[in-house]
Amino acid sequence: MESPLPLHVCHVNNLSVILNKLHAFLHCIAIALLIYYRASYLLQETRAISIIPWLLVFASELLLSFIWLLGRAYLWRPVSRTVFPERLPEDDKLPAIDVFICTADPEKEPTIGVMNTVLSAMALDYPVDKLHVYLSDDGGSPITLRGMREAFRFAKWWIPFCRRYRIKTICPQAYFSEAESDENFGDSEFVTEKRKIKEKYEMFEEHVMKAVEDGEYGNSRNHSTIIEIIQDTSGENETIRQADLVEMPLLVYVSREKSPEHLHHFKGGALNVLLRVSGVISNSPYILGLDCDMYCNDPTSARQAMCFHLDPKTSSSLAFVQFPQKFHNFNEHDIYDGSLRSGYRLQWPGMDGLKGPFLTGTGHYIKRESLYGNFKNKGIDLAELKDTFGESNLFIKSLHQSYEHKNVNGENLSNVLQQETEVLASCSYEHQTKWGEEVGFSYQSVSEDFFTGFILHCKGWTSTYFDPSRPQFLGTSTTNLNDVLIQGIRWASGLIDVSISRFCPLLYGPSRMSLLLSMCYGEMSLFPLLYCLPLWCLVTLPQLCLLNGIPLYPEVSSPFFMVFSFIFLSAICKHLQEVISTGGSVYTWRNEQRIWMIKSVTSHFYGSMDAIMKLLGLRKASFLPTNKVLDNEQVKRYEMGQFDFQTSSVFLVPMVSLMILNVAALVCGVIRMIAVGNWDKLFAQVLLSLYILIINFAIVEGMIVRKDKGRISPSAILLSSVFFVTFLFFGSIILI
Ligand SMILES: O=c1ccn([C@@H]2O[C@H](COP(=O)(O)OP(=O)(O)O[C@H]3O[C@H](CO)[C@@H](O)[C@H](O)[C@H]3O)[C@@H](O)[C@H]2O)c(=O)[nH]1
Ligand SMILES: [Mn+2]
Repeated sequence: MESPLPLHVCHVNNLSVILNKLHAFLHCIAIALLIYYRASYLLQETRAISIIPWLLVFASELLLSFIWLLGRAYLWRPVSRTVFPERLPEDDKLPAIDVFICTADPEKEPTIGVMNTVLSAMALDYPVDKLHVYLSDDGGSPITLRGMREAFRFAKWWIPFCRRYRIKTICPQAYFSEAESDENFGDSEFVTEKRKIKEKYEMFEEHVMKAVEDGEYGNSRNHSTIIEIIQDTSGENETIRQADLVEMPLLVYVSREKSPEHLHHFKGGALNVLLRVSGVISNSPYILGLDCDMYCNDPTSARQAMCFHLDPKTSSSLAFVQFPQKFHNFNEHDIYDGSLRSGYRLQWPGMDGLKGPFLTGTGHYIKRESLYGNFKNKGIDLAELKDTFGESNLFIKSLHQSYEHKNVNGENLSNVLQQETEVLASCSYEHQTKWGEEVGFSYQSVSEDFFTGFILHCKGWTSTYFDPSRPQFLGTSTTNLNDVLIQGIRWASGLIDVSISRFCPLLYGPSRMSLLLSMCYGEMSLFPLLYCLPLWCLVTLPQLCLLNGIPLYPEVSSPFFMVFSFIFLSAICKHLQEVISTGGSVYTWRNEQRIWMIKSVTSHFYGSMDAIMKLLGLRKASFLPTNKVLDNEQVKRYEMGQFDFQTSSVFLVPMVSLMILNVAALVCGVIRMIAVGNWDKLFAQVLLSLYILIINFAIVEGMIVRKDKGRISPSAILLSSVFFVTFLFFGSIILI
């Protein structure tokens, strides 16, 4: 029998594979020479200079080389993919999908935005009876519940409109703010209907605003469970056409019980409640995970994902299909690297060529079964199942995919089901079960997505990355320094949580997955720490030594100077080549270098410390949701590509003190070179300071030139100067 046409194909980019390997080979040789130079110096019997800064710089070089080496795994076999959704089986043979959307705070996550995400998910191009949308509200806010009811009412207009006219931008807010580009635009019936839907949308927006004004935010730390299947109780049945009285996807509001005495495990906890509650209601075999600000920007993602999930060759081991996280609100300057370019253009495609990319908390279609651990291998002993999954018989029944929800009568949950879902969403349900450990999303790390994906790969599951040209999902990116750095702390802390636990990917991974894949996981989990330590050394010690006239690098006439220069230039050029080949410019490259340095000395440093303190029991885990409300003045500065330094001194002082130190070192170094004449010994250090200053010129500008609100405040500069002097004084005594 002829085999059916494939649902997807995979392309390997051979040219870039060859280039990457060649570059890695040359760079490795240079690193080996560097190590030889440093080691042979250490073995010399007479050394002219203080050994401590020298050793620290050498250690930094080793750490940087190590993390660089781990990162080569991403470049081993990058791939891209094409799908053929038209070859999918008929609609009635498609599997059902549950959409999970999480929200936590109606103040930071505006309700109208969350509801737009809900509406966009409801409008996905998928059979309505196979689409179920769940919203988890960790804020426990009546405003959100009211917003859901309003959204449902508007969806009755929106969904038929999107389906009839094959609207691509299925998020109403985005659709109505787009320039007119509809293919149907010439059609006068369409124009009338669009106008009408727009009016309805404006009314919906007004109602939501009113709900926000009148309503209470609710108490996110202490409230009982509310689970409601949303339906239109207004009795309003007016539609444009009779034929539009269509079926609607199921829409469910879930606010799990919270109490201050219980741990809630943030987003991971919310997702596990959704897994259980949806398990007894719709129990779809696939789940689309979305953050509340990440709307569906195109109706086709579900079918695209099914091209992988339904492929008989790969389906049995495939846990999730990951789409990139893209954002609607960063501009061409992208000064904070909000687009996460290197992640979604290099790392994810790179891992896709191995056994699949990391799990990102949003924009993935995941197989429900993969989150239930290996219960199938454990047999069907009820007591054992209850130890793992908790007491609910109904939920245990739902583990078997044949389970169907017979308990939803019409649009209401039956009493039995209502009670059961409340038990499943209660604070105490997970006590003495394996939720958060062996089953569901993991609680080990605040980057629950990264760790859950890692464990799935350890268990032999695979994943796929798909990055179609039209973004399938669009979120709100952080567009001011303060939000960027706070988010950076959480990510760093979550990643370091993993690397300093017994699950450290470099130790736990290799026996469970390929070495290359463990290297990727190792790189990702360690990079905040392995960059922040060497960066802190390299932006302080060579400068301190320069101020004291002590050389740390080979003199210009030495052949080893070439080795150092080669490594420096090779790293920079490789980065530049990657940026250009993924559509960026020299500015993108500069911005990425700059934000990498800034984050390394601030958020990645604090995040790493936070993780270490959590491990020692000195701090509790926390998850500060990022702010999705945009401040007009800040947006303006962002649009102009200007840094916004309105942030805490905790972030400003390290950045500013380092700038002062580097300016001082540069000036003093140049004077010393001219006056003393030993220029070739200190040349490398002078160049290093110069490079740091050029890349971070925006900080110097913020200190001296700018007068607007986004500049660096004089008090932060004063505090930094005190820091600088203290460092210089004690540093010179201790280290030199
Ligand atoms: O206690 C909480 C905290 C957060 N969230 C939700 O989690 C999502 C992500 O939070 P956000 O503040 O937007 O964090 P980001 O840093 O933007 O999120 C990235 O990083 C997270 C891990 O730190 C992942 O879970 C996300 O998917 C990924 O987009 C949002 O929808 C929140 O509403 C909850 O449901 N409960
Ligand atoms: Mn977010």
